[in-house]
Amino acid sequence: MPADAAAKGMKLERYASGAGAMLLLRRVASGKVVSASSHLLFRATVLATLALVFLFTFHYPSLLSRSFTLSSGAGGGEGGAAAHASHRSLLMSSSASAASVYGGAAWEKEVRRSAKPRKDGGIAVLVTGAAGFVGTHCSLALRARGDGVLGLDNFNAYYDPELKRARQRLLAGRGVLVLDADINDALLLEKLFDLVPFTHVLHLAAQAGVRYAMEAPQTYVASNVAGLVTVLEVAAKHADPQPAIVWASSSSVYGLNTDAPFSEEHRTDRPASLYAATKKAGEAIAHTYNHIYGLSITGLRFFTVYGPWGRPDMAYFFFAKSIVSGEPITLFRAADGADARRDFTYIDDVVKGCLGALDTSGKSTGSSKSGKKSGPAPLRVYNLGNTSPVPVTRMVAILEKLLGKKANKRIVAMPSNGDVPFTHANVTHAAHDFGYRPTTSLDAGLRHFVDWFADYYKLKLDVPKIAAKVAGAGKPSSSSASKKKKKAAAMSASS
Ligand SMILES: O=C(O)[C@H]1O[C@H](OP(=O)(O)OP(=O)(O)OC[C@H]2O[C@@H](n3ccc(=O)[nH]c3=O)[C@H](O)[C@@H]2O)[C@H](O)[C@@H](O)[C@@H]1O
Repeated sequence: MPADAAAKGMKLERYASGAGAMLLLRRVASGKVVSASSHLLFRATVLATLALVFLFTFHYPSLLSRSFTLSSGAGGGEGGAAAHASHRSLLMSSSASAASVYGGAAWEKEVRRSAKPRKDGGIAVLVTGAAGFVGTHCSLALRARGDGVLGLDNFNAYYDPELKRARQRLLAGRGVLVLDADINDALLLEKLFDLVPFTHVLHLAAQAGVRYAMEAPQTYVASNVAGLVTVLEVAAKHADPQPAIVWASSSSVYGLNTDAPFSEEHRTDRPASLYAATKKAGEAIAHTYNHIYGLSITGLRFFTVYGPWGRPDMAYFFFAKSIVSGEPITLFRAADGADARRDFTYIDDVVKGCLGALDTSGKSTGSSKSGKKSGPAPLRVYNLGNTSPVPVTRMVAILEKLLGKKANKRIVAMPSNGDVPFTHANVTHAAHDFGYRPTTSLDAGLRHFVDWFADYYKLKLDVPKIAAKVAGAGKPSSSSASKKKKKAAAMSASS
């Protein structure tokens, strides 16, 4: 054996296993006892293989449970187990499914209890992204009117997960269970549909944020494209009966459209950000699942939704934080020199729109058993905006008054990072089909936000006094101020 080959062999075998291998190594290097070494090598290989099998079994029970579920063919479907496997998300194939973590009679009872409507004719809704901003408010509103709600959320760290946990606790207090689970976990979704005949899915889980898409593009594809497909696959091919789907699209799909106000008939083929492109892709995907499988699908284009329990990644929220802490804020000015403007939409108005869309969604017409649809199912898309764009500088001025502090502003040209100069919703279709009528001005909505913000972060602001000043209601007495504060808090918790 040439010297360097022998050295390589020694090096490789040194990795095989501890002291025994060292002995073997010496023998191999000397080249004297070849047959003994192959004997030992064989034994070492068998031992190593057994150890690997043991480790695999121990660490990946979900893969074993996966093959059990596949061969049991739960939920049927025309093509049997193989076809069934094909719609499972590849994204979850290498990590544990929450289905292998959750389970047992007590857990199933909890799931059923949360999802059970409390009134005759109530609906049973699976809310994805339930610990998110819109998800929390919609879940509370559904529960308040007696519908059954089961929530899912993966509690990712895109923004403060503790805020999501606080929302989860708020929901738990109202009898809504929110499971820690990912929408790409098809096994868990299937299990949930086996337990509960959900009438509706309110699919709000998504990777949000327009500008962050330049930093983490793949997360947008994983949540907004692959995640949507996973939800629709399970709804179309596993759920029996198929639910109706209402899901969160975005005003950002209008992209470089300059016709205003934005109408559902306008072009949406020029997205300005990857975020917008994934939402636009979602609308195309919705068309496919409606066309082939007869799923009833409604997409809602939300316009810069804000309010109590909001998203800390949004400008109104982090501007408020910066104003309080004295940090500078950066305001974007559009290319034509005008301030950026947004059709800021208050959460309670959006919740009414979501519930209206659920109530008028119509039924899916397909069958996961036969794989056939009995006829065309509804496919709808609606703007949910406020219909009155406000310059971001005005939003900051309102915050300054409410917080009793001036912002340290820096005004710069809008960077080319996916932002658009303005948004403006035409809501005629939502108004016609389910009576959507936004009623909250930005002043009133931000007042509710700041009330919650001060309360949540335990800030010592004289919020009711400042809020009343902004609303032009005069100086309230301390007792009426505290009544007002309580009313605002109750409103934010029940909307
Ligand atoms: O309506 C929508 O479709 C979208 O609304 C928001 O996106 P955006 O309107 O960009 O909301 P913010 O990020 O809160 O920005 C609001 C305004 O503040 C401006 N801004 C933002 C950040 C900043 O540092 N400075 C600044 O002036 C933006 O240009 C924009 O005009 C949400 O973040 C998206 O998830 C949602 O889909």
